[in-house]
Amino acid sequence: MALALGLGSLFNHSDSPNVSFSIDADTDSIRYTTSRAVLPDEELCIFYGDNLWFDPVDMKSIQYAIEKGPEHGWGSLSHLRDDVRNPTFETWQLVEGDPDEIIPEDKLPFVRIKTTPDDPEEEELFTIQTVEAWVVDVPDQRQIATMLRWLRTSGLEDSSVSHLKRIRKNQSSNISTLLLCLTSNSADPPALPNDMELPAPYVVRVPKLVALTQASLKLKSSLWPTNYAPKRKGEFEGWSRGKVRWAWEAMKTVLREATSIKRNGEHPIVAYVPEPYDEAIKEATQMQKAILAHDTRRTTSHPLRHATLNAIRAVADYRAATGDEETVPPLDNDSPSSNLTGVKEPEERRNGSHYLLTSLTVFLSHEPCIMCSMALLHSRVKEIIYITPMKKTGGCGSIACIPKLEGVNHRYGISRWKDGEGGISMEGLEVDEGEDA
Ligand SMILES: C[S@@+](CC[C@H](N)C(=O)[O-])C[C@H]1O[C@@H](n2cnc3c(N)ncnc32)[C@H](O)[C@@H]1O
Repeated sequence: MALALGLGSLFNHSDSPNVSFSIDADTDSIRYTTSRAVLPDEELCIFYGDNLWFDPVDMKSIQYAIEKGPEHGWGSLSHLRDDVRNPTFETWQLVEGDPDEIIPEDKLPFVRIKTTPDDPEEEELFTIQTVEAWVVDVPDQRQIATMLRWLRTSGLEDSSVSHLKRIRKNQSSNISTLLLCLTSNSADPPALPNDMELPAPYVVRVPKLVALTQASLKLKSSLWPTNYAPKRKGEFEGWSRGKVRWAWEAMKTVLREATSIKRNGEHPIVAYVPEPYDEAIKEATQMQKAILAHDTRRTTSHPLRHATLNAIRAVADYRAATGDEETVPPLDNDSPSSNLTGVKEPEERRNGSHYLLTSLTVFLSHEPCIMCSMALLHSRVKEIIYITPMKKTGGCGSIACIPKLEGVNHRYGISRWKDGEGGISMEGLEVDEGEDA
């Protein structure tokens, strides 16, 4: 163990230090450097590490995730790697000013990744996706109402054709054609009511998806009359300046923690769940503590101790400890976090998994791997923001995009921090290319 003597022993600890230090092996000394502008009368503090032996006076209420690495910091300066720089942050123009002002999308410090499945708008008739459907010609207009009534009780109606109109009118012959069902729902021609004199059903190709633009509506309706559902404008929720500042502070915590654990030889991979920015969400989620977790695979020799899983586990522990057994409904039904099926989930309500991260934002040093991306989905996270994309292993946009998969019953927002914005950069966060976070 090494102890700092002399002036070095005068520094108190802060979790947002203004002095960083490194060991100079040549002169056998510790070099202290201010890491940002210091105001007159401002106390100079260093970061001791996260295994403190006293109750710090300026520490925010951050709860550290369960398993910590070996002790590091003040009491064990001998562990410190002197090649790891403490991150420094200048002031940032973007976060100065009216906290309620909404920041234009292109000025935000992160890029949002769309998680609704791609639904390419076909411009050419031959690229329209089609499926086969059973239809029947109804020669007499008076039979239509009866047939529509019959359809309702026939068991043929289901949501697979809800993007299509039921009837196609043939202008020249005055014969209407009624859509019965997709051939995927009934391989054989559906049986029609006995008392109606109708020809045999036959198969036509109909559009597989709703029309998202006028151009597509025209093309699709030439096959079969299709419904029109223009894309919602302003798909993404607006971010205020105050919220951007909150995100910046969260990312600074992520980087400081990454630096701190890297000194111990751990992967610099961090997951952080700060207290929510909005008071209403704070109250609804009952998160009165921030949760900070990091990767502990090396120190625990446990391959599943990824930062995200550690954070989720810490949230579960926190909820269990605070006796929070109430379910938390999603606050924003229009956000990507909403349950897409709109159906209550009794099973999840019982095991509580759906509300672990409901309405919460998770800040990550790295794009999570597929396992962690799935765990985030299962925990109903509202959104994640990460700094470093993981080209070979990332499950949120790189090798896969888990919340974008067809059939998942929850989607969460994904944003990638623009490298360097507000001093938050990938520098120092490097891990092996094939490593999963
Ligand atoms: C090396 S001394 C730091 C200087 C010491 N405060 C002094 O005046 O000499 C380390 C001790 O300072 C106290 N200390 C340092 N940072 C603190 C903080 N943020 N909150 C409360 N106590 C702190 C703890 O008692 C710790 O054991």
